[in-house]
Amino acid sequence: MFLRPPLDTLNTANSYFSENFPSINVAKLRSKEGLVVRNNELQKLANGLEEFGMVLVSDHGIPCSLLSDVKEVIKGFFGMSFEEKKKYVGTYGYVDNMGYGRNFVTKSYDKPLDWIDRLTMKVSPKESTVGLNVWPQKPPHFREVIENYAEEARKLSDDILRALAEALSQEENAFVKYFDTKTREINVRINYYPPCPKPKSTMGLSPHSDGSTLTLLMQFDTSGSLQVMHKHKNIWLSVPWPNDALLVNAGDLLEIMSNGKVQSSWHRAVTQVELERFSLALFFNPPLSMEIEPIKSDGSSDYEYKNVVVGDYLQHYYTVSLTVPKVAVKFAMV
Ligand SMILES: O=C(O)CCC(=O)C(=O)O
Ligand SMILES: [Fe+2]
Repeated sequence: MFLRPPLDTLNTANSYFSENFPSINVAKLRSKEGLVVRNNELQKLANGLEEFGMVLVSDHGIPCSLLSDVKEVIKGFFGMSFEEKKKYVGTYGYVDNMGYGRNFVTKSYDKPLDWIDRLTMKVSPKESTVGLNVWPQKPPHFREVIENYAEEARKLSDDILRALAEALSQEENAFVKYFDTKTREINVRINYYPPCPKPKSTMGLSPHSDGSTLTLLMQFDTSGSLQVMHKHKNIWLSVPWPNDALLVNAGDLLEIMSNGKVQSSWHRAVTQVELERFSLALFFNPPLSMEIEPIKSDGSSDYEYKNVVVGDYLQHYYTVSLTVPKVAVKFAMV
């Protein structure tokens, strides 16, 4: 059920890219002093997202104590028995891809399953009728801790979108203007990859691009599982991700908003023998009813995109097969 043809191996150029993988220092990006230093970070952000569709983020200002609390409640949840997990996750009607343990299973009868256990919930909007009631009631502070983290992460994500707009010579609010405080969409997904006896024959998370604008990822326990397809070289690279850094990932909606200046990453997670790994993904999106418009910029881009309504795009994203690289975003191309 989990077996698939042997995985394509990583390219040997990996060590070169490891050393050159983009990483930005958020404190420097936020600082109003030291113009040269700040411009350098802006450039690294734009170039990193352009080449890899992701950048590592250090000095992000989210307190270590909060990150520790996040890890603790996640471990508390996944440490429970299967029956307890099912019991303590709230009920949900038919909400695709929300709740505990769901992973597009209904759409993948003919596809091998991923070696993963997942829990997905909605953080915003608070008025939403779907996804809010799936928050587990145990461990006791689970929701409070993850929501606190999401709030800090939201500020970080907004600052990164402002910085990116600036780096692309746009008005600072070119991207954040779509993110209304009350109606914006924030979803959180926690991925647990158990140790796997046959890592070469399975996949932790199948290749995909995120349907989001930005995804902010944290990981813990092990690194070395996330891989990204290099845009120009067409090879899989291991993301050299230190455990104390966060990772910003560009989703399809950012590709559309930026008119292809930034392209969403095509990424996957592999499994490891004897090692378990957790990741937490926060997906940031404008309200579903919002129409987004690609920026106009001078300088050439090989692609051109049209206006799309966020909800229409996501509906499309969830219906297309994600087995063909970057097929979903063609929906928004001219
Ligand atoms: O586990 C990871 O590092 C990646 C998770 C991911 O890509 C996702 O949840 O969309
Ligand atoms: Fe992803």
